[in-house]
Amino acid sequence: MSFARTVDEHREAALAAITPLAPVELPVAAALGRTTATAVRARVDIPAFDNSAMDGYALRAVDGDMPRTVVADIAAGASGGAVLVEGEAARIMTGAPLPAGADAIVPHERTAETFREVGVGSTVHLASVPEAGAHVRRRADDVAAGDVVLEAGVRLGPRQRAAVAAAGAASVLVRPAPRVVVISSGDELVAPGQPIGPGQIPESNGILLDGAIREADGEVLATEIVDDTPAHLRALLERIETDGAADLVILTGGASVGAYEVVRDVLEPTGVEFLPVAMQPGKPQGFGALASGIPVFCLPGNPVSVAVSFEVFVRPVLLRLQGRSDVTRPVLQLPAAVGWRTPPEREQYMPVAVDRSDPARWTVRPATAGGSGSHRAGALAHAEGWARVPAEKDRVDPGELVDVMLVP
Ligand SMILES: Nc1nc2c(c(=O)[nH]1)N[C@H]1C(S)=C(S)[C@@H](COP(=O)(O)OP(=O)(O)OC[C@H]3O[C@@H](n4cnc5c(N)ncnc54)[C@H](O)[C@@H]3O)O[C@H]1N2
Ligand code: MOO
Repeated sequence: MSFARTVDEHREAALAAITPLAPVELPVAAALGRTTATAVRARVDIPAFDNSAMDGYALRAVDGDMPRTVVADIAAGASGGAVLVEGEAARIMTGAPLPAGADAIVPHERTAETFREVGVGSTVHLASVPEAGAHVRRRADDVAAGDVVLEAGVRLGPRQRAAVAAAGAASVLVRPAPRVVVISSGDELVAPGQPIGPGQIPESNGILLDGAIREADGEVLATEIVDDTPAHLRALLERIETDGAADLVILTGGASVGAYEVVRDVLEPTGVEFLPVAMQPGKPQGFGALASGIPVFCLPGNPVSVAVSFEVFVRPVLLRLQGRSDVTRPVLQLPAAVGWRTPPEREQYMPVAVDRSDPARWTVRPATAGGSGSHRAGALAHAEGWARVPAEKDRVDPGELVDVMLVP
């Protein structure tokens, strides 16, 4: 058997055809999951001013352990104004601005007095000699105004979006969520939950892709089911093109070499390329564009093939549309708990479950006894990742390190 491309070659060919979506300015509150289109620079310093890291007393370290007279009371949000001289202190709360003259904070636990009872005019006795700079958070010691807080091409997850907000941004230039139409083809398909007749099966590829697209920060415009009548698929594709809203179309099924291959029959004559990729599962692949230029993936119909194809081809393209710098999953090497056979000449993607009982030595094993059989839609429930075994190998031995991509 000869294969037209390796997995890496097919992914690179698809990525080469993709241009990131035009950026839009979004309020920070609306930017969760979006990708930065340019580097985000801080508008303010973090911290914005010298302030206290503790509830306690601001004072001059140089005055040693002499008792201090409290001359001010400074809460977080106060605008300051006090100026300390020898023998003076200010009662101060965490995050409140350091008064002029002070260079150290003594937490109130290190004093003799009850904190809540101390006021302006009280005397405070220290348990130790304060150290200059102790418990003081200096202006801009984290980020200075003008610094890059987030590079271009990075996803605004919870922490990244919070850092951007903390740095004073009101809005951020991001790439929008790619809008995707999913089409499952096959006379045998019945919408999930509907009654199933002889020869029919519940449609699950559309549901799988719907979840996977959302996880990749895409937006699902529609999930359609189409039968094996070419005119029906043509009409659906024309509607999608006329509508013009989609950034990507993903079809499943009808991509191989059978007698009724509706997707291939309709799209190959229009220039979409269909070829065997050296992988198992997922061998028959199609990629190209509709007449209006919308990129289109034609994935094989088998459910495990769809899951793998999404992972190695479609997800990188969705991330590239968003301008993400990192478009492939990290690969880690984990020992195989058991051995298994792999097909000749094809890179194998084995759905694996992870044994985490020893936190210092996670191991992987095939998610089911059925291995990487591409029809095993039920096995997907137990897959926590994909073990990638090179085409040259014909088996994995117990204890051998294998490349693993963990998936959420
Ligand atoms: N003579 C050959 N036959 C096949 C070859 C080959 O090289 N020579 N390749 C095999 C491989 S590998 C794959 S993968 C499949 C791919 O075939 P298609 O892309 O044409 O997919 P279908 O035939 O339409 O469906 C395959 C299988 O998956 C089920 N299916 C399809 N869509 C869904 C869905 N939305 N939800 C759930 N299940 C779905 C369908 O019922 C079939 O069982 O071709 C091999 N054959
Ligand atoms: O490539 Mo097919 O996906 O092995 O079943």
